[in-house]
Amino acid sequence: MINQEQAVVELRQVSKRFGNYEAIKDLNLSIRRGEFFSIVGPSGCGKTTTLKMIAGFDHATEGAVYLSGTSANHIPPYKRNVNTVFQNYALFPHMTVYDNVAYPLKLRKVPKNEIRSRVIESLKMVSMDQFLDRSPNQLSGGQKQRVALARALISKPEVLLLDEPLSALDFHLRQEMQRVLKHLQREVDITFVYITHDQGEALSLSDRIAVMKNGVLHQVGSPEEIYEMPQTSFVAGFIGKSNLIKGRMEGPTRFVSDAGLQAMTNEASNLSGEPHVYISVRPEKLRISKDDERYVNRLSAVFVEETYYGADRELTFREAGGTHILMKQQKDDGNVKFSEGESVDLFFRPEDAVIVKEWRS
Ligand SMILES: Nc1ncnc2c1ncn2[C@@H]1O[C@H](COP(=O)(O)OP(=O)(O)OP(=O)(O)O)[C@@H](O)[C@H]1O
Repeated sequence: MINQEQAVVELRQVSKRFGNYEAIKDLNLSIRRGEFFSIVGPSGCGKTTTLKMIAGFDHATEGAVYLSGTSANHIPPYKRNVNTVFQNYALFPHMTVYDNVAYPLKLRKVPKNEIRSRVIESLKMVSMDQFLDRSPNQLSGGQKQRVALARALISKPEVLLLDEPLSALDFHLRQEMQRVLKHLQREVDITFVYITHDQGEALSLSDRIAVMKNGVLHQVGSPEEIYEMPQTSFVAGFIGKSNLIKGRMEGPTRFVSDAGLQAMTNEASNLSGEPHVYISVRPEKLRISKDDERYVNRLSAVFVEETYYGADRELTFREAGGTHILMKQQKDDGNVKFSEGESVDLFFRPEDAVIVKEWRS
């Protein structure tokens, strides 16, 4: 259960430099007890560095990491109530599944009987209690990751850090392990801080998501907030697909694009001083027919191509400013076919035109 009050992990004004290179810039994050929190962003944006500072394997150049309200800057990794699961499992190859999972408890000199019951309980949670005597090289990738999870959870940490734990798995196994992780997190009620560069994975697993680029935090919010109300052009383009049209605001809800498109938008009172903004319109929000009177915005474009994805198809158009516009059409929307170069009017509602800041970082 998520406790809204207490931050179990907090980063306050954290910067991290490697020589002259600033890998993390003034990062503020507050992770709530019991939540599934993901950090997502492209390669090199600082995800692993952030995780290492929470684990204590690396230190902030400026600012501080707090664990349950206490500054952790001088607490070594083994004294933090935090465990990490890595992408490459990091199981001991010469030990059985049982001994791998028992290892953290043996180190703490827990009585043998208790070790046995806790190892079996832990392996049951990940459906691996049938494999006690196997060695890691007799397991599949997904099974190894389950054992690594059981080992990380056996000492009941307050926070489990997961660094791209599923990235070595194929598509189907990855989906299965996503379900395992989500159920497991609810069952054990431990805060998960999950790193991924896969935005779809972050959307489907998380209670909240932090989106980073080049060491800068762009937005934190629930999956719905991040997808429906992206705050920067980067977030709009990185999380899901989006049509970004550049222009300026000429009033609180009136947008004019560089190519002259006029559109009514949602409210964006805090962006009135920006020299340029974008509107972000998701591909599934565009319509070809104007039957519904709420679709007051018209975007004239020419048809470029169609891509078939089974359950739906994606139509690509080009608007007057040269920007490619994607439209996602469900199978039941009617199979209107266009020919290349044909002029088409696309329609969207004001609430589907989300104003976002241009943010270069
Ligand atoms: N020990 C180091 N010395 C110098 N630069 C480093 C060091 N560790 C990380 N960096 C740099 O800091 C930046 C952030 O690295 P980090 O590993 O946190 O990124 P990431 O978001 O986890 O990337 P990926 O998804 O590729 O793992 C990168 O530009 C990286 O090259």
